[in-house]
Amino acid sequence: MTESRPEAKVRVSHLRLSDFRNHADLALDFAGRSVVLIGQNGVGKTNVLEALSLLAPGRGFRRATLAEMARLGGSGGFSVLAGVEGAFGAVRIGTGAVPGEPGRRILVDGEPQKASERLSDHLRLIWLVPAMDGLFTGAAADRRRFLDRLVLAVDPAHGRRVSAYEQAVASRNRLLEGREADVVWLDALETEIAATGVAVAAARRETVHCLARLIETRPDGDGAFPRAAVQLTGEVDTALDGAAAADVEDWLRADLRAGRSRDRAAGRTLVGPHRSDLSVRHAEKDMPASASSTGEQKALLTGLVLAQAALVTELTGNPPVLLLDEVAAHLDARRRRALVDLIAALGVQAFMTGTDIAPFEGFSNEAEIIAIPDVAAPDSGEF
Ligand SMILES: Nc1ncnc2c1ncn2[C@@H]1O[C@H](COP(=O)(O)OP(=O)(O)OP(=O)(O)O)[C@@H](O)[C@H]1O
Repeated sequence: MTESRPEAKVRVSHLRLSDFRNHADLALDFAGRSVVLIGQNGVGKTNVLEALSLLAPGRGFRRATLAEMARLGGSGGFSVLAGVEGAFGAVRIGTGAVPGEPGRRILVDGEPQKASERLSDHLRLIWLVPAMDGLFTGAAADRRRFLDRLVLAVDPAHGRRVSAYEQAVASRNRLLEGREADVVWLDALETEIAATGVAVAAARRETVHCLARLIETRPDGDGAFPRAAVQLTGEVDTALDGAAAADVEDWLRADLRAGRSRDRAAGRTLVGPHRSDLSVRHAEKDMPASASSTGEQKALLTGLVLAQAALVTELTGNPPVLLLDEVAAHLDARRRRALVDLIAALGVQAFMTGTDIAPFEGFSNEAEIIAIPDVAAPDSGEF
């Protein structure tokens, strides 16, 4: 008989959803191991994972508005409360929306918090959801977001860095739309763009370096998940390879100033880390990830997400919690086994979903199976 795996060092022990999506009131207790949520299509399994994803800075993995997440026919608000056990003991963290209030509320042990960054003091999240299946073939913006989420899990200040940068770029774009832009204001914005832009690029670069090194040295589930070779591409990223950050900042500021009429004609800023991309290659086959088969892409992506989890543990000293929506559906039996083994070896708690228990049979030591009831269905025999 296999022994039970030790509990993850950081884990969600309880979750309560009120008026969140289709869940009017759902309370779940977790024993400490990984969790598989089972239920028919549409019962709200992904909604539970989405609720968990709001326990990190940002808008959750669906990037939905607060109004979209509030239960139709409910009060117009919602709440998500979780018990988390971690390095500093047990804490209750939560978030929610109140009708008429802009933005979401953040609570830590009942105390309102000014910044969602405070959630990261207790919980770091990494997720893999079906919407990411086209990550390698899709838009560069999605790969940047994928990378920024990892940087954020390692360094919670990254969120502020990225939004300061994006706001400055948006302000410059608006200013350039006018025929006679205020030059003093443009100078100030370009200084801000250069400073925050190089900070964003440097943080991404550092994380990608660490990730690439970790992928080269870690076990990969006996080859179940092909190794990915990751690299940042973009003018600012290349510049940082050969020069000090201060010099790249000077260069970027000068380029922005010289490129005003170019950018005015284009209607947007054409240089900066918002133009970078994360190049991912299938290392063993030495070909772009985008040229791999659908199954290979899923395996590469899964391996990349597991490497991200290992990196967060290595760099922060605490394992993240993984949210893996419908992950088993795309993996063959060997890869499913390797996935569960790697999750256990990493010492992370993972939340997975499935419509059917079959892919998870044999994992009872590693994962707790929880059925999500179909709240819309009438009780049997009550007709
Ligand atoms: N704001 C909302 N209010 C009420 N119900 C909602 C809201 N948003 C989504 N839903 C409902 O949530 C359900 C979808 O939930 P979810 O995506 O979690 O399903 P699932 O269990 O993961 O299903 P599948 O196995 O098909 O992926 C749908 O029935 C949808 O109508």
